Amino acid sequence: MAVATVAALLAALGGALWLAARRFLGPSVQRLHGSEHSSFMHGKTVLITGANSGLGRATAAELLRLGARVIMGCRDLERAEEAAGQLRRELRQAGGPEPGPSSGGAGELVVKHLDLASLRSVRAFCQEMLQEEPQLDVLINNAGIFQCPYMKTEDGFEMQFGVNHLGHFLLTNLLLGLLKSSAPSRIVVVSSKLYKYGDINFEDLNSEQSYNKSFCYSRSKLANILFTRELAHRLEGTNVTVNVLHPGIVRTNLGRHIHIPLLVKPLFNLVSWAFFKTPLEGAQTSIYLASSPEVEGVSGKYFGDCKEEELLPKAMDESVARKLWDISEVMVGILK
Ligand SMILES: NC(=O)C1=CN([C@@H]2O[C@H](COP(=O)(O)OP(=O)(O)OC[C@H]3O[C@@H](n4cnc5c(N)ncnc54)[C@H](OP(=O)(O)O)[C@@H]3O)[C@@H](O)[C@H]2O)C=CC1
Ligand SMILES: CC1=C(/C=C/C(C)=C/C=C/C(C)=C/C=O)C(C)(C)CCC1
Repeated sequence: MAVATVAALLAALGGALWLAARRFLGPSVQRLHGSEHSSFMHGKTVLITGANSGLGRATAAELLRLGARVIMGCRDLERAEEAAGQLRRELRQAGGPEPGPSSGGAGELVVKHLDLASLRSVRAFCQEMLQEEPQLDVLINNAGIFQCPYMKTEDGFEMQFGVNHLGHFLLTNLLLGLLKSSAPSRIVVVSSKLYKYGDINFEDLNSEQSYNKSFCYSRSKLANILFTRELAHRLEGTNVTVNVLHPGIVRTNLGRHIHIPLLVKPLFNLVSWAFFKTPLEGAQTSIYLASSPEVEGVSGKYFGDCKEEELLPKAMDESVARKLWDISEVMVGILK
């Protein structure tokens, strides 16, 4: 008995040490562009949706470090300004590019209001973008909502489909002219491996007949991929590329709607701390697709860990992609 107890204690201690070593000594993020600071993205304007938290925030921090001018499209201006203040402080402390009249926008961070659960807000945001921004080099469709209770957007769409797919669908379409006139330019779409469990059930896109929060998240992430592939076809010859990625499992605020009993929360926190990617690790593929010369001209592809990956046939079905595009145009009211 005593031997078994000691063995169990040693195993627990070994496990804890292994986890700590993995976190603290393991390969931290290999910065894609080598040096601590670089002017790699100097002169480029990047728009990131949901940039106040998680992957979007980490993507913004890194692209700023590389010299980009970053526009944060966020639904809550208070949270966004707070994140922007922190990002500016971090950049200054790290000796990054100092924005100013002669910096050409390098290291400049701009906050704009964008609620993807409101078509009115998306339209107002795009109108402001078109009035104020002469150029847009990279659009990163990053914002997302995960497994929320049944809710509808302002326009009556199921929330996850409405925010993750339809809001970004309208946003991208309204900004396409600016992206084309700024070419070569890029669109990066953040999806998820969980697309595998979704289907585009055209007969109930608003989930009025039945609602399953996991299925609806997966459906919205499958829609992200089908959208990317259809858009890539439509953008052939324009020098505007569009690619989609999955970031892995990342420790962010995405799980906010998952109910965990208070007593077991510390355990979940420990597990996520040990096994999930950090936001900076998870953001690497977004940063790669937004900035790397390796993917210049590459379009319509699916990436994970900065490498192209294969898709299931359902994510490559061209007729479903076209039908989803047509229906999305009607739903957001841009049918010509
Ligand atoms: N974390 C993970 O393991 C994975 C994440 N992903 C994807 O990564 C992306 C980023 O998520 P992540 O960083 O993890 O999660 P976070 O919850 O940390 O960030 C999501 C961001 O989206 C914003 N957002 C939510 N709803 C809206 C809306 N209606 N209008 C505008 N912005 C909105 C949030 O704003 P606010 O802070 O105001 O709520 C927040 O800024 C998502 O698309 C997600 O599906 C994919 C696979 C795995
Ligand atoms: C970090 C964390 C949580 C988990 C979040 C999860 C599990 C998010 C998973 C997101 C995925 C896999 C999205 C894929 O697209 C808890 C348990 C809520 C609370 C403790 C902190």
